[in-house]
Amino acid sequence: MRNENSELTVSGTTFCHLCHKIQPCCELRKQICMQIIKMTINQNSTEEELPNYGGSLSAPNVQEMVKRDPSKIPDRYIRSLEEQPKRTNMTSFSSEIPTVDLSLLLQQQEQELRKLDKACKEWGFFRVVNHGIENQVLQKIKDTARLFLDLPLEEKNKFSMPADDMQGYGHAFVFSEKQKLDWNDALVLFMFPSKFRKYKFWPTIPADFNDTVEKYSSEIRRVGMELLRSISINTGMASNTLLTMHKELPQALRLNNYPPCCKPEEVLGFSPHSDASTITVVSQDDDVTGLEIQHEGQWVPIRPIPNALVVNVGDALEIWSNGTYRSIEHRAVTNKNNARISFATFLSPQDDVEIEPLDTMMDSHGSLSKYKKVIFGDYIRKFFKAKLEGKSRFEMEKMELDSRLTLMQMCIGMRKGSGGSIYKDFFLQFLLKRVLTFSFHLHPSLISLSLTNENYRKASVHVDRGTKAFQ
Ligand SMILES: O=C(O)CCC(=O)C(=O)O
Ligand SMILES: [Fe+2]
Repeated sequence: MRNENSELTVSGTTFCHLCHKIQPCCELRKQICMQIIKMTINQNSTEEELPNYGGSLSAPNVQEMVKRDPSKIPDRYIRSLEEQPKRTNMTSFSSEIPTVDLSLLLQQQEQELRKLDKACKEWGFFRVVNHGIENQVLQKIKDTARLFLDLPLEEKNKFSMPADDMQGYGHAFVFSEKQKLDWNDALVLFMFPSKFRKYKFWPTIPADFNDTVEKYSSEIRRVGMELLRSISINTGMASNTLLTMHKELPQALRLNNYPPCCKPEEVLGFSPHSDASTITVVSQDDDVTGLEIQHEGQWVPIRPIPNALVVNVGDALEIWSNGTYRSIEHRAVTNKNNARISFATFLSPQDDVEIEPLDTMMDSHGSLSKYKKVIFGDYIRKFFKAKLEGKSRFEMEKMELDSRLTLMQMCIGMRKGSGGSIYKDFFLQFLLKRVLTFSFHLHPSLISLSLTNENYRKASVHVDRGTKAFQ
């Protein structure tokens, strides 16, 4: 329920909801607290320390548009026919999405670990139950978010996302006036490490917003860390190795609000994309379906199950697992009568972490890496600069490697055709060494020959045979 006096209630609380240190007793005191926070941020973290992933153009507030005229959908939201969410009958598939039991993973139960492994390989998405987060915590964040979203736009705009940042209330991924827009408004906050927080974007109404979001995010962090431990075991490493590789394990929260839409079949709530994170943990409204994932060439809706979390593999984990785990394209559709909210928590490696396929996840016959090494901070900056267009951005990352493999395959062909001329074999051996260990520069005309993934797999088989011939 919305509390019109929530701002005043702050004055009477026993701790400050802003800085958690001083007990504010009046509005003036609250302002002082805000000043203290600003000073603390300025003293403790220089601008360079706070990650900045660039900005986005502003876009209209969808909730406000619907409030003014629920029958109007501006052209910028109407998708082309290919993009429009077709009404498929894939709901039955939804129940097949794997469910893992966190309490069993905590005991490192073999069967549950296998279930998680299979889910990451075959679906890239799974539900998590018995996660130990009290229902009350999951409900409270939804109620608190609603109280904020129900405020007048001028109030919410006090926390609006500036043009050069991606934290705050607004829209990310908007880069052109012509681009089609998503039917959602979001609030993005960096949660951990806490030195990355920019409190100026944290709503002050309702008064307990900070506490609620902090409690929720800490609980989700615990669940995420447990999952990363299990994934670490499944990828052949000690349980803490993957977590340690993340360094401070940055965590961001994105609250998505999808207002109702009179023509849900013509718009998208969230364009198809994959997440850049290692894993994303989502909680959502219990009674409105909106999230859809790509599975076997179809969009499959993820029907909410009360209090279950939905987790997906992100790009960083796909790279680390050398493509064994899939960062699946997903999108959100809107609903004619109901608004929907979702909370996506992104757990990612720290910016300076170099990610590349883990030794333990290399092809068991050879040791070919399908992904080049990337510094996560560089990768995510590219991610935030790109319009959401499925996984095309991610494929670009793999292209250079594919091109190198093309060259390799050509040489293998050359070797076969020549009946094994010693010079060509020698050249191939040299080339294989270069390809596996150094970056390789191609003549530009060869790039057009880059292989598909299937061809790549074929190529790796050839390479195995080729290398054996030299041993
Ligand atoms: O609304 C949802 O369920 C999906 C949100 C999402 O994919 C995201 O925030 O990255
Ligand atoms: Fe996502």
